[in-house]
Amino acid sequence: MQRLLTNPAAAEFDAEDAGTVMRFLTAYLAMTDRRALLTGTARMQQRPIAILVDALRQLGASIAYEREEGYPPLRLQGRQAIPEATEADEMPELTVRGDISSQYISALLMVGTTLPAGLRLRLTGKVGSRPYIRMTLALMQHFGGNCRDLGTVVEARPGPYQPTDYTIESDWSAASYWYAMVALAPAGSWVQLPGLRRYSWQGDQAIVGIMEKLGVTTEYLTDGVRLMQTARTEAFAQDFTDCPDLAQTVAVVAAALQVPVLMSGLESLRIKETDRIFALQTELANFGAFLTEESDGHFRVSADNFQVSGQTVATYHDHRMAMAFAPLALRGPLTIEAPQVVRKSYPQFWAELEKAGFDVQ
Ligand SMILES: C=C(OP(=O)(O)O)C(=O)O
Repeated sequence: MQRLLTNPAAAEFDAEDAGTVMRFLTAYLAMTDRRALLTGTARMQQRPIAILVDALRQLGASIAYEREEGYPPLRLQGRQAIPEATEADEMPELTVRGDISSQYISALLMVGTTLPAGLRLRLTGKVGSRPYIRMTLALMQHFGGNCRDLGTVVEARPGPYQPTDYTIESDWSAASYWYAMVALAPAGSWVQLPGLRRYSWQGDQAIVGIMEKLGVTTEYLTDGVRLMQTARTEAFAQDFTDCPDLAQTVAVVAAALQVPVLMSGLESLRIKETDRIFALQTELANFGAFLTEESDGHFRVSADNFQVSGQTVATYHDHRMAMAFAPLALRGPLTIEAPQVVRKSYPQFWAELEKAGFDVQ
């Protein structure tokens, strides 16, 4: 994102494998008069974007699909000039599906403040990743944006953003892999992670409650957290609608500890970096574990005889596959294919593992 935003003359924008970048940049560029081609990796070209494009078109953006209808690459042809708002102008209202990706909603909200009369979104369906919408609104407000969360309706009112200081929180999604390590480590192990906040805007802080059931307790420190082992639950059900990026971490730990977990809210996993359900099912099977769909949308993790004995884990161009399976090295040697995938969200991951005492070759 930083690379693309700091290249104002560019006519082609390659978001690589970052869906967030693709969606946010589409909305951002669509609201300018720029002509640009937005593209990404082969997988990015399979990740849907029609909901966002349709909404932006209704706001006056001219966007064409370069290849397949509904998917990147996108050709942006500039936006029709919009007249200044008058007192009588009503806030435009768009109906947007909330059950595919919260990134479309965040993207629209952030540009909504730049529209003459703002923007109201009416969200339909089972809204997923709701904490990301809340985080977007909170950050917009932090930077002077005027916006409101009314549940199924979210609003961005017109007005400029203001530069202001902001300290970026440490990443609870990345922390989830350290929770996994504490869960799988020998008795008495603990880990301290700086920078994580008790009052966080991130939905993936849900890892605290989930891992409590898998034997990891969290102590909040002045700066960060200490993770320690505790007794674990025998079996539980967990809905990942608000925190889909934690699903892989939890599935792997539950399988390794042989704690049966019934997982739901996984609908969005099929359109992430890879089809994460398929990837998990395939790779867990090599360890004697299963992710089985019991009823519509409910998957049970189970394992009879979980063994780590030199398996090779394919990562499917997905950083979270690599990082979710890596903690299994605490139970035996294993090979992670294409380890450089971690560069997407946690480039120092392997170096940090070495620092913690793992033998990484
Ligand atoms: C947000 C993520 O990916 P993307 O931006 O590609 O959807 C992620 O995996 O955490």
